[in-house]
Amino acid sequence: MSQSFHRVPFVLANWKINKLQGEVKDFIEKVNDKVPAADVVETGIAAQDIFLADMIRETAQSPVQVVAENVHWEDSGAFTGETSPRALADIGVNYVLIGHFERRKFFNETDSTVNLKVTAALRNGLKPIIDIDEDMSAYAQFMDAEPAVAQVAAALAGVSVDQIRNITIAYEPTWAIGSGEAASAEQAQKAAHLIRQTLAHLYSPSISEKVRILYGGSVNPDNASEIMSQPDIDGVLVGKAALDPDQFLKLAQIAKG
Ligand SMILES: O=C[C@H](O)COP(=O)(O)O
Repeated sequence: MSQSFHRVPFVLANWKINKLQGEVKDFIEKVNDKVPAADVVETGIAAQDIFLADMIRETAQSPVQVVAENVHWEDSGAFTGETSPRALADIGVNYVLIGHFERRKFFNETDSTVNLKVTAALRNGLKPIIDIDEDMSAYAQFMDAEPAVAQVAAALAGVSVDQIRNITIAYEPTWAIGSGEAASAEQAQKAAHLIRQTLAHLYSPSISEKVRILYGGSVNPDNASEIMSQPDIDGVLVGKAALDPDQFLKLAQIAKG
């Protein structure tokens, strides 16, 4: 992680649809007092919508951020089954994951809907964590960089210089998600560097240095240290390993350095 620009590292759990109410409560009780201060390492948990309001209450005295896994692009209206960005902000959610690979694969999300969601989140004061995936893995394996650049640019269309500071990008190679095989630190750095170069091109080099870039895909306490020590990687987005509170706390400690 770069020391020059003070990007606070971010350790973000993504529970997907894996926990029940009692398990959520137990996990939060275990980690609440043990995570680092937010100005040292930011920690967050992305969870199903039905748990978010309780989690906000249960983490009120803790630095742990409660994160939504998805959001709709309209603030209100007739969109049965969707979650309004306005409602998320109203209950105290700060961050929202947008464009996760599983959303794109199973729920037909496209670069265009990802962009609509990013702008809706920003409009409501939410901070998007944008997933960039498939094409980046191609680049990490030394193929064509153009699709990756296009995916980043599409997600950020219409996002202003002032708004970009509220964006986090998460690079997740599809083959690494849930496979037990993480990208090498070198591959992850190469992709993160490409994302930062793209941000420099879209905005400016100095702005690109202020945006956090996470790596996700089979991260665990054994591989996190090398991945997080890469100059363009500012944290991790963790599925399976972060279902366990001890592993989550270990990852937060690793990020602290
Ligand atoms: O959002 C998290 C990613 O999908 C990574 O999941 P994983 O750590 O289980 O590979």
